[in-house]
Amino acid sequence: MKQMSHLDDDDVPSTPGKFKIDKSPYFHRSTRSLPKLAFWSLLFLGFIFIFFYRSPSSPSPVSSDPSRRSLRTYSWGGPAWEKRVRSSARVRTRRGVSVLVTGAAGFVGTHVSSALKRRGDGVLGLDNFNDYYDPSLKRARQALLERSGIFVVEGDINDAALLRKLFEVVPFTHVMHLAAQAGVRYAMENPSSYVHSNIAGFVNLLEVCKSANPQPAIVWASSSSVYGLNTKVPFSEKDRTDQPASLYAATKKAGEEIAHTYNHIYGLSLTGLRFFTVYGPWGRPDMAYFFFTKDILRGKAISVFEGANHGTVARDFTYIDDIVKGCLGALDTAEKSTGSGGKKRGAAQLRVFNLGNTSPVPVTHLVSILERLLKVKAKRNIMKLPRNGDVQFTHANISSAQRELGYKPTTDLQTGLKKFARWYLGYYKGGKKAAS
Ligand SMILES: O=C(O)[C@H]1O[C@H](OP(=O)(O)OP(=O)(O)OC[C@H]2O[C@@H](n3ccc(=O)[nH]c3=O)[C@H](O)[C@@H]2O)[C@H](O)[C@@H](O)[C@H]1O
Repeated sequence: MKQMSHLDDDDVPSTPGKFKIDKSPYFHRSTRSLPKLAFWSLLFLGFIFIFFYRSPSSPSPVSSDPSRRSLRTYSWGGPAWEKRVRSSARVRTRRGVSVLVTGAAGFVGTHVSSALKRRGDGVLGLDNFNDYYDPSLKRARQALLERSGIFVVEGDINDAALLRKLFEVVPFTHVMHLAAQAGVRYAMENPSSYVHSNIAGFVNLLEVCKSANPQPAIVWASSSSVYGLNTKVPFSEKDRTDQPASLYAATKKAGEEIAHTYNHIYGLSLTGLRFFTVYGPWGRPDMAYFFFTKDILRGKAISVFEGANHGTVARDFTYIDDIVKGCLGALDTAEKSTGSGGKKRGAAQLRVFNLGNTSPVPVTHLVSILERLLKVKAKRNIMKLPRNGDVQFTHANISSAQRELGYKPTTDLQTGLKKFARWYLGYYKGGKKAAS
């Protein structure tokens, strides 16, 4: 097994000669101090052992700076590991594809991976299991995937050696890149985690993909947030995207520009999907519909935002099953990359699509639906929309995705939230085992 760690070698004492025996004060002490010396030496060695050789599968201490979460030690490699990778990525139908799914233990990643596996494609997951939200939910999703034969490799998209190894073991035809630092408001708390995952991590992945032979086609998660402060609705892919309201949005917009560069220079086939507030079972606890449910059930007040002059705050909430269909449509229509050996042989496909529901719903209405489904009245604190990255309104024009991907959302918010609430109550035992 190969141990991968980002810890600097500098942390290990490299000058053993500095402990010179002839100058040691212990050397001149009486032999009665020897057992004491032996005890403290053993204790010291014990600490060193625990620090450097602790099991990679046991979670490392939580860093106070979450942007440094990738400093965790991951374990990968070896014949048994490679066998699992190969078996998970094996295509089981004649026209199937082999897909590396990054962020596979995430909300969208889990659903997309399961759907690909169900139709016979080869799927290998990759996830760093960071603690941005409750990692036990990610572990539960991983268990679900493993039951259907999907191996989720534990590692970070910033780890080039790991990514290269994966492509060495499996010639993936496609990459579904969903690993990211999500959340609009959290970007003010931990800006560097967005740069680390959404920019550095994405570039690292593209560097490995550009050198892979054959190069895969890449479909990746952009965001509706790139429309930023735009007021013209519905949002169309042709609209400007140069006034982001959050650092999250700015990093997703940067991702779109980075995609353009790698397509232009190296011939990578790239499709960006602008997701619109995706919700559903196995969702993200940091999203409003999820923590509203938790707080309503606990009788805790929720903050419901409104715009200036009591303006409506609304989202084009999009149900996960519709998003999965859009992702599969994007993979199925993705053309091959055109480069090899890091050089382009011809123009490659470069696309971006809105994946929304095309029917914005006010957040106040979302709360009313939850109240009915949970049979509990919410304690609403109406608050002015804080200036922390949120935009007032989103609405997708999906004609392009409809035409080119066959994308057609079919789930309204009432129906989708009903499915979410049923899952939530089952997963958290009727809300008694509260989400953390
Ligand atoms: O489409 C996207 O690209 C993004 O979608 C999601 O962002 P948002 O649309 O902002 O979802 P979410 O936080 O659930 O807030 C929903 C609504 O509740 C309002 N809201 C929120 C919190 C609160 O306390 N009160 C409140 O009224 C709030 O003002 C908003 O109107 C993803 O998190 C993000 O990762 C990205 O993928």
